[in-house]
Amino acid sequence: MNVGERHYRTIWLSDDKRSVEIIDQRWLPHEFRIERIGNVAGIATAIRDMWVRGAPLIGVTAAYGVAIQMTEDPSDEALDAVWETLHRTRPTAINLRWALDEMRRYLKPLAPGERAEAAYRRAAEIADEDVGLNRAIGENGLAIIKEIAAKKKPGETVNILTHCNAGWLATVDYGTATAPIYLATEAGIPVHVYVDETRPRNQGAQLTAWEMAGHGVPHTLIVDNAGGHLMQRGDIDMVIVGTDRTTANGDVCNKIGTYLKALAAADNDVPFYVALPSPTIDWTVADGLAEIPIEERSGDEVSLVWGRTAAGNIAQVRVSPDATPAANPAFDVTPARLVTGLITERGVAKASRAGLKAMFPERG
Ligand SMILES: CSC[C@H]1O[C@H](OP(=O)(O)O)[C@H](O)[C@@H]1O
Repeated sequence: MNVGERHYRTIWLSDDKRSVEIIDQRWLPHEFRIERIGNVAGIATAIRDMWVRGAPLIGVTAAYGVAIQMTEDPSDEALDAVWETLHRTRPTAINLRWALDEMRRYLKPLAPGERAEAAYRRAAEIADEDVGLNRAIGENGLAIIKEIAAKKKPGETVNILTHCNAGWLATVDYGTATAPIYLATEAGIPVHVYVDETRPRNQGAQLTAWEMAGHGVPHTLIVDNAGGHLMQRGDIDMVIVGTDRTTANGDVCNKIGTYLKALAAADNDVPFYVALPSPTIDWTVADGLAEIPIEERSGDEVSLVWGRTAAGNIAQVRVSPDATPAANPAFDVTPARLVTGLITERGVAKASRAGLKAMFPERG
């Protein structure tokens, strides 16, 4: 079975051609729920409440949200309004703004009567482009895994640590950080993945572990704080993560906890790679720490945890005292100096302005 056959596309146009269907990821791995969304408010809720999540998928979902809006009202005012409504759902992933900007650029010159059909066409193109970008990232990351495997004894396992979910569930298919892992598995290279649970929303425990199992990739779930210890013991050969926004200087904004993994990797000479498609690069920002807005989510996500009870019901339990306030910054910024390389669809770039400009000479 090739990689694509082991996954699902995470978003697709419904039969009525006026709505989209998505996998509501909040219920995974316990339930596989598909939701149909046919209005902008529903798209906004799905992004804000993380029914769908992951920078590329957020962007594609927003693109379809614009198409749904154009079906309802193709006016300039409606085009601007849907841009505003969806842009404010989540502030950090640059793919959201990139997709909304691209849709408005594409639709503005068209007569209102032409916009709905054009919007669905462009949204589908962006979705298909994402799959192609991620497949290419997979090929470029596979080369790195092969290099690491070649330095080990024949047949010895390559141990990879990943944080959060930058898998096919975070994109339209293949994923970014997981794409090289899937292709390495397909190529018969023995890989094993340490999956950070990734508190507080547990994208690793709920989503990445589910993806790994579904693809037959050997993996071990670990608490977020175990990664440094495993690196000290020499149990990790490489770290590969995704990103929600990478700056023109190579600073990497990603799920909270990524920075700590990068520090531990640097301290233990473990290569730390970031996989990203070029729409995740924010060429307008240089200093990630100073300029990237970090989403602050509800403290309830820290204090309350979803899971499945012994009786098989999905429930939420409180892990802290009722009166204890909780802070919940959803992302952090890893300085470029801690990044070994940026695995893009064009190749592995050095995490620097010069490195990204060399990879994308038309930008930068
Ligand atoms: C390939 S982007 C994946 C990226 O998005 C995740 O954030 P969230 O689950 O809050 O949308 C996380 O930062 C992943 O690395």
